Amino acid sequence: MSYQLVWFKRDLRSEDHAALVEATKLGPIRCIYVLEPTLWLQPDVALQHFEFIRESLQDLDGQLRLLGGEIEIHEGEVTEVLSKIWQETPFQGLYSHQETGNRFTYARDQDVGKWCQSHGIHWGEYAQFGVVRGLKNRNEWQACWQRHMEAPMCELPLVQFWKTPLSNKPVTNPSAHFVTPAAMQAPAHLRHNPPLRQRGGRSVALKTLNSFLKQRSMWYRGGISSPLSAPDACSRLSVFISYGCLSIREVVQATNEELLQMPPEASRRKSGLVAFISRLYWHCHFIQKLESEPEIEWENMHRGYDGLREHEFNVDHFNALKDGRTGWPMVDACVVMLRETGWLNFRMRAMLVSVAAYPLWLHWKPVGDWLATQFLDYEPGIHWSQMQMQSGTTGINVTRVYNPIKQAQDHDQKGFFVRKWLPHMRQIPNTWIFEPWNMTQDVQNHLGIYIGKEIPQPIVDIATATKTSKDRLHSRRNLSEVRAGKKSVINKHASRKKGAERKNSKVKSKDTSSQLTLEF
Ligand SMILES: Cc1cc2nc3c(=O)[nH]c(=O)nc-3n(C[C@H](O)[C@H](O)[C@H](O)COP(=O)(O)OP(=O)(O)OC[C@H]3O[C@@H](n4cnc5c(N)ncnc54)[C@H](O)[C@@H]3O)c2cc1C
Repeated sequence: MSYQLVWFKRDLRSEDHAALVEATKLGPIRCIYVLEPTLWLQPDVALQHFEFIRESLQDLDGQLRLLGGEIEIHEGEVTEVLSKIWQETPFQGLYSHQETGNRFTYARDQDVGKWCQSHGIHWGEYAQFGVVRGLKNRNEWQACWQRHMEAPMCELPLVQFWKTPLSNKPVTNPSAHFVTPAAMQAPAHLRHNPPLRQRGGRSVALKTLNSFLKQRSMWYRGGISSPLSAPDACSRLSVFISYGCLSIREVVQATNEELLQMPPEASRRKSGLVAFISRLYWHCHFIQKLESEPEIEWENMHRGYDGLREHEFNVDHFNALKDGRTGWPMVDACVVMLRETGWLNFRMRAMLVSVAAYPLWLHWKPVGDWLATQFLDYEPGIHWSQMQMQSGTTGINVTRVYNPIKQAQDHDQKGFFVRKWLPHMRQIPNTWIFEPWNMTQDVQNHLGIYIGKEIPQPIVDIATATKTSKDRLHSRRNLSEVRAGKKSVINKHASRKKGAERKNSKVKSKDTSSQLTLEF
C-alpha cells in the first residue's frame, strides 16, 4: 500500500501538528522517529534529553494508538533509514516540521533534502514556531509571528494508517526493523540525567499548562526572578515547547482564552499572563536569529569580537564553575540546582553566563556546550543567542553584568536558597552568608568550617576581574571598525518591537521581575 511518511522530530504530539494533518489529507500514513547515532554524539546532548524524548514518544505512541496507529522508532542516520524504508515499501511523500537546530541537524536536513530530490519525493516541511524560513526582512517578522499564533489550530481529519499495529499495546516485533519507545536504548556514552528533572509527554505538559494558567500565573509577576520562588511562579513550559509536546500556538491561544474569561478581580493573574505572552514572543524572536544565521552557534554574532576570549581559555576557571566550586555561594548553588533539576530561571541562567564571561573570562562556546547538556529545555536558537548576548559578543546589546553577591542580596536575602543546595552553607550565620570568605579565623574555628576547605575561596577577586573584563570588552567595542559593524547586526537580528530598545545604557535592570524589557 502506498502511504505518506510522517517524520517526528522535536514535535512530539498529535494535536496541532501540521505535518501529520497534511500527510493525512493525502491518504494512509506511517509515523516514524529516527534515533540518529551522530546526533547523540554532539557536544550539546545529554542522557536527560534522550530520556525526556523517550517519555514523550511513549505518550505520543499512546495518542497514535487511540487513532489506530503507532510510532515506529528506527535507528540510523536519517537518509539511511529513509533508504531502507523506501526499499522495503516505497512512500509517496515525506512530512515533517521545520527545525532550527544545531549545526548537525542543519546539515542533516540538507542531506534529507538531497535524498528526497534524488528519489523524486516531495518533502512537505511546516513551521511549528513563529519562525520564518528564508525571511528577507526583519521588519516583517512581527506580523508573521502574529499570523502564525492567530491561525486556527490544525485539525486532524480521520486518520488511516498504512498498517494496523500487531497489538493494542506497544510490543517490538522481532521481524520489524524498528522498536517501540519503551525499547529504545540510550547510547552507552550518554551521561547526566538529573534526578529531579521534569518528565516528558503531552499529559504532563497539559497538566503543567493548566496549573499555570489557572493558579501559578498568580505569582508570575514578582516571582520569577528569585530562584526560590521561580520553580513554581514560572510556567515551566519551556521543555514541553522545545520538544513539541505542546505547540506554541496552542499555548498562546489557551492563554488568550484564559485572559478573556478572567473576572476583573483576577488582576494579578492577568498581568502575569500578559507578561508570559510577551515571553512566547521572545521565544521565537531568539530562534529566528539562529534560523537567519546558523553560524551564531559557533561564531561571534559580531565578528569584531573575534579573538577576544577564545585564546585565553582558563580550564581551572571552567572546572571550578562546572563543579560548583567558584566560591560565590549564589553561583555554586545555581550550578548544583541545575545539576539536580535540569532547570534554572532566566535571571540565574544569565548570572551564570555573566560570571563565566566577565570575572572568569571564558569564551561562550565551551560554556554554552556544557550548559546545553545541563538545560533540559535546550533550544539551540534561544540558547546560543542568549549565550552571546550575556557574553557581550552580539555587539548590539548593552553590557549587562550580574554580580552574584548582589543577586544573592536581592533574591535570596535570608540565604534559604544557598543553604538548600549547598549543605556546607547551612551552618554559616546570616552575617557571612553572602561573602563567607570574610569570616575571621576565630569564626571559622568556632564553626569548624574553613575557607579553602569546605567552602572554596573565590577563584578571583570579583570586583577587579569584572572591571578588567569590562574594560577589555569596551575598548574593543570602541574601535571604529567594530562600531561600523554594528549596523548590519541590528538590521539582521534586532527586534522591531516597540519598547524593546533600551533608552540608554545607564538604565539599570532593577528587579525587572517582569523582564518585559528584554534586550534585542
Ligand atoms: C544563557 C541562557 C540560555 C537559555 N537557554 C534556553 C534554552 O535552551 N531553552 C529555552 O527554552 N530557554 C532558554 N533560556 C530562556 C529562559 O531562561 C527559559 O526559557 C526559562 O527559564 C524557562 O522557564 P519557563 O518555561 O518556566 O519560563 P517562563 O518565564 O514561564 O517563560 C515562558 C516561555 O517563554 C520562553 N522564554 C522565556 N524567557 C525567554 C527568553 N529570555 N528568551 C527566549 N524565550 C524565552 C520560553 O519558551 C518559556 O517556556 C535561556 C536563557 C539564558 C539566559
